Amino acid sequence: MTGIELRAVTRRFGHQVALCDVDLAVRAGRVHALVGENGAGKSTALKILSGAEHPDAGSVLIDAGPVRLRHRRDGIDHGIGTVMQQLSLIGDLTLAENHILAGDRFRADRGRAARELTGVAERAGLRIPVDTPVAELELAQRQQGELAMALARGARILLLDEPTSALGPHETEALFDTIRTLADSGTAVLLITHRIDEVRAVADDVTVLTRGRVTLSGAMTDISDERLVAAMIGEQDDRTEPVRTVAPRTALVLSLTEVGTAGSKGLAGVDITVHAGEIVGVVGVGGNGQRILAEVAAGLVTPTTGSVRVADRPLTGDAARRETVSYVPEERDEALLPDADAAHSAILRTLGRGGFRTRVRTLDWPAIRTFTDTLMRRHDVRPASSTVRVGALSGGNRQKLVVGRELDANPVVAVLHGPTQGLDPRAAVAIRAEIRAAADRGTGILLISADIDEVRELADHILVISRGRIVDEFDIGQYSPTRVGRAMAGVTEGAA
Ligand SMILES: Nc1ncnc2c1ncn2[C@@H]1O[C@H](COP(=O)(O)OP(=O)(O)OP(=O)(O)O)[C@@H](O)[C@H]1O
Repeated sequence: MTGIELRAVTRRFGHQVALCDVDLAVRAGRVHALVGENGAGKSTALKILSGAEHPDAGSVLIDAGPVRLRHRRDGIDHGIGTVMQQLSLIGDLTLAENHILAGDRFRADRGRAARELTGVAERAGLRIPVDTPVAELELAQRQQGELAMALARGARILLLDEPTSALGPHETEALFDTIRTLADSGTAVLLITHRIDEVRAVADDVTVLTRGRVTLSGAMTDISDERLVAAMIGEQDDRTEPVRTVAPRTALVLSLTEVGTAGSKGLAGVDITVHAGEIVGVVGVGGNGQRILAEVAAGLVTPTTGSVRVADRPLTGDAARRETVSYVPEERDEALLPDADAAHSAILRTLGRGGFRTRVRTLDWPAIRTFTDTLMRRHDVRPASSTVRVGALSGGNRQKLVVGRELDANPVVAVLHGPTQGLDPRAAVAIRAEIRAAADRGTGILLISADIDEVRELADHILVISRGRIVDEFDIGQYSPTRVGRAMAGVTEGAA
């Protein structure tokens, strides 16, 4: 077989069996979807294929021959390109500079690297700014940058860990076009996703993992949606959707007035109001200012023009933020301490308010441990143990930890950027219910999300962002897909 395979692979972390006797064959010229709930072992499988992790038993084969991938470098030398959930780019450097660093080149020729990367990206239909520091790019742009870098290094095997989780529908479609074209020209593509519609849209083959074991595998043409759903999400309780009622507008809790930020990718003239108990959704094509908007609304970045007020007080600095504003950043790891145990991350907010101090001003660790275990159980973080290292939790479980911590704090305002990205359908439903419940308790929520269905389900009021400006806004009752699509594409009608 041409392509890459896992054969009878088992991988344990302590007592945790992440993969058990897993076979997975990703063939040249085909797109193979790897699906399963949070913590099922998908990222571990991908890391073993890339050389970043090693199996305890079983083997990796490329073009039917066993290979020993000691680290990612070996994988790259075998033509494997990887785009992980946690990106490996250096934030202070541009994509072109990252490309130079990744490529063993002794002479740093920035112009050449930029041209090479732009050329590869354009041929693949990716649009990436190669000369902007990576820290200023949206997650979607960083992912596309990593993909372009992998292609520039000549990858013939592509491993993509949830590349669509931060993308809107149009961007997803464009990425799938790219993936399809690459597969048609002989690339073997492994794609991790939580969305069945995406599996249907792009995959030729599918493998479902359930708690580390393969529970379904085969060609898409042989597998019905029902079988796929059953294998992916098991038994679901079909709770009916609650009837949506738009919250009456009460006290104003967050207001952005004429907010602008520096730089060509900044915000301009942004006015947003969020009332207590209201959910205001912001949708748009990724890279149109969502990240800076979230940072400004959460008080991390001070705008160059205009003002931000929370509960009618100017939002200044860290102190104000901790007391009243919760923030789930697009990149979850910015809100966690990956190298420490879960307790350290669980108390990040509370500590700032002087919580968990004993009378002699030391930290009350028994109380912290109990608090953390309860928080993790409440939000179904697996394993629910305060001593687990955060970096050892799966991506979805880290996401549950951050969102749970931020919503539990009963903030005046919560700024949530992509709160359900990377979550399996069951976990996403649970988090949406928590967002709704937080609003019902009176928190004003600014929900910035690439998932239009999610915004539609939750938001009372919707704003469309394009090139750093709010180009359209309307109450949920006026929602129409055409209107949103047009506004996202830069065609406005009605309010501006
Ligand atoms: N470095 C590690 N140390 C300890 N445990 C780990 C480590 N990496 C993964 N695990 C555990 O292995 C299991 C599988 O994790 P993995 O990240 O592969 O899941 P996943 O299917 O990718 O989940 P998600 O959809 O949430 O990203 C989880 O229980 C996780 O906690």
